[in-house]
Amino acid sequence: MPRMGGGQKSYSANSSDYKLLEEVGYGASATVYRAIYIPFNEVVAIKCLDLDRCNINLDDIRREAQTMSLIDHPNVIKAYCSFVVDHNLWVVMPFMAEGSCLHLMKIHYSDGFDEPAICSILKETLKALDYLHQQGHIHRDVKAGNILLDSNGVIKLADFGVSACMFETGDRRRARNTFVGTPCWMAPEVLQPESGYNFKADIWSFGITALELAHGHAPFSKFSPMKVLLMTIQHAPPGLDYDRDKKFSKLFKEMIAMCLVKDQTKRPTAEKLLKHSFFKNAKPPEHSVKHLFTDLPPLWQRVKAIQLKDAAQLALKKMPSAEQEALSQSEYQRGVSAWNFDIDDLKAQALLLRDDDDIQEAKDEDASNKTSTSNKEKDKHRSTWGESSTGGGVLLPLEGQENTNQDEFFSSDYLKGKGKIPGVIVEPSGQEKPIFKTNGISNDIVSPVIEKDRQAKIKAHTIRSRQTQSGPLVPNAVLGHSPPERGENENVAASEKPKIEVRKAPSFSGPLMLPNRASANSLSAPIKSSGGFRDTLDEKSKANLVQIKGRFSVTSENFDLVKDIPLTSFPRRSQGSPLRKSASVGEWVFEPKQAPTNPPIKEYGSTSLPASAIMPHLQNLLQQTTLQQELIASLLNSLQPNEADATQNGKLPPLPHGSEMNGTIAETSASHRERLLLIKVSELQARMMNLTYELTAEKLKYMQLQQQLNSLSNPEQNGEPREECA
Ligand SMILES: Nc1ncnc2c1ncn2[C@@H]1O[C@H](COP(=O)(O)OP(=O)(O)OP(=O)(O)O)[C@@H](O)[C@H]1O
Repeated sequence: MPRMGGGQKSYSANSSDYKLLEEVGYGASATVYRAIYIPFNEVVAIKCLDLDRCNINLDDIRREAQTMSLIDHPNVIKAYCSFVVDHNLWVVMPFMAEGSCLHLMKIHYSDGFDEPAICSILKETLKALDYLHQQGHIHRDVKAGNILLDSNGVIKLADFGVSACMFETGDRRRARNTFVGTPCWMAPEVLQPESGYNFKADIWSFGITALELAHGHAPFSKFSPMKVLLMTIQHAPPGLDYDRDKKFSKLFKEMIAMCLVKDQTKRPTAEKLLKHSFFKNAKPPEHSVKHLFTDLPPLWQRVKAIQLKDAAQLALKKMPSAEQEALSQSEYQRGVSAWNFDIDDLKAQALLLRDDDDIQEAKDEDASNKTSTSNKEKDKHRSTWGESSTGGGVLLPLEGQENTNQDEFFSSDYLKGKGKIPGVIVEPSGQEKPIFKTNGISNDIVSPVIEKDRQAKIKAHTIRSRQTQSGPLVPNAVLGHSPPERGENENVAASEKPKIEVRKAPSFSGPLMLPNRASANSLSAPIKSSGGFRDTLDEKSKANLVQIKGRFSVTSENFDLVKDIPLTSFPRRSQGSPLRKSASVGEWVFEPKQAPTNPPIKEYGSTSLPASAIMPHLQNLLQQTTLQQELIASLLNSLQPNEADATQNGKLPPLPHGSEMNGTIAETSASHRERLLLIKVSELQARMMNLTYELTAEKLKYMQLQQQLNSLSNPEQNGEPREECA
């Protein structure tokens, strides 16, 4: 059955009436083609959604098609009609010859547009938002990729894949509890299901879009979606920097700051924002925007170029990174395209980001989740709507057009929640089946299949979280450029903070990049980059662990130096104390082992330096060794007198007079003294062992040096061939 399109035209639902031409766009859930509608010989755009591949249900699609067919505003894309062809949904709409702002930025304006162009684009977008909000819709996916341009400069807001009606239960503009959107553009309240959100979420996304158009990318866009979620909640809102973004006007900066306020109640409405002075001087888009694409090739060629560029970039990357990207993309698709956005699940995933080892595992899990969801959705589509029976496709029963008309839709019945509402599938039994998972406390309605799937995922994440240690997700340093939180914006829900702190503790998540200082000051094994507590002390050092005090850890290895350390690895400055000042922190650290910093002695032999240069050095070493030998000998000699002195100097308790004591006291005192003496003896023994070791090491060195000296002064004895005279 034909549909009424723009004006009085009607468009058929027969796919053979359309001739698909080039691909002009692709998103998370769809591919868009330029096409000819043969009966009128008119160029149109057809958005093809692969129902099998996409993690979306038919009700979502019905919602988008319904919204698109009901709307009537010059700045909002309208659907002429939509129908199912095989396993695809086709949505026919006007063709916007210059594509999206995102495409333009990708192909030619990687640093963003000029301010006059941005001003016009934003003003037109804001008009669209104002209209949608007035009509009771929240767009929920405002971004540069959804702002389309025509060659005459007309600007339209597109993609109602995630849009929602605010009248669902009759409360006009009531706060919603679903979690939908695109991470970088998502308002903080959308990420906190307990708070609910309303049309002001679009104003936040609008502010992010303004930044996107100004810089060529959205803030935080280089981070994984999961990280972006947490950054949006935990950090100050992004904005234009007053110094760095000098090329932009103060008014523009102010307007963005008004949108990006964390407290949704303090954000202006679209209507109010339109009155902001920034938009007062906006030029008509046909004057300020057309120059952006005058010299560019046709849209489809640009899209091809972007695809090739993306593919080349991906191929250039190392495989693990490419895998990461694929994973990130699939996470993004899962997160954005799915209506059931589970914040706990996402946070759990974010916590696991992202040890390389986990990537394949997570990818597999993701793939299997997607497959099962896709199959479930497929079944759902079939059971609810039936298969396409004709080659020409089946017309979707658009509620707005068949079950009710627009007036009816916005009539008091809908406002009171009595009418059929988007988000509800009417079962054959006549029962209304909710299709959204609402995360609100009072109205949690979760499909058992989804809930089971979610539980399984959480379980899997819990298991993985025990195996994985990751660092803090959002190192402060990353956001060092962020302006300080504006006072009025400091409204992260109090309940959020404890949650975040609690998360850190059980995961042992230390900084991903531990400060060098930590590893320099520790006696433990080198700290790996992914290291948390477990990695800091490897199994060997843990086994030897005696004590940890602050930054000092003493391992039993300290006491086994003589046994364990090969002589060649003994430090040259062994005569010094093993305690040294740490350069990085100015505190003393104990350094039992030290890698030799000088080349081994063998290397001196192979050097081409003349003997005269080496001789003084060797002689000096020899002298040092002799001195050390003498020193050690005198220390050894002094050990016995020291012990005697210790008793006399009162370091040990004096022996009590036997006549003054009864037997028990004398016994206790004697054993106490005995213990102290034993301690003293073992201390002296340890010192002696160390000194003996040093002596041995020095002797060896001395011998090697002597050998070296001999070979240098008398090469013949070393068996080196004598040079024959000619
Ligand atoms: N009517 C149109 N005319 C020309 N190009 C279009 C049209 N509609 C969409 N496109 C292009 O196709 C791209 C993808 O379209 P759309 O955003 O609807 O897909 P999607 O899968 O819903 O994307 P996402 O969910 O990632 O936002 C757009 O970014 C735009 O470049």
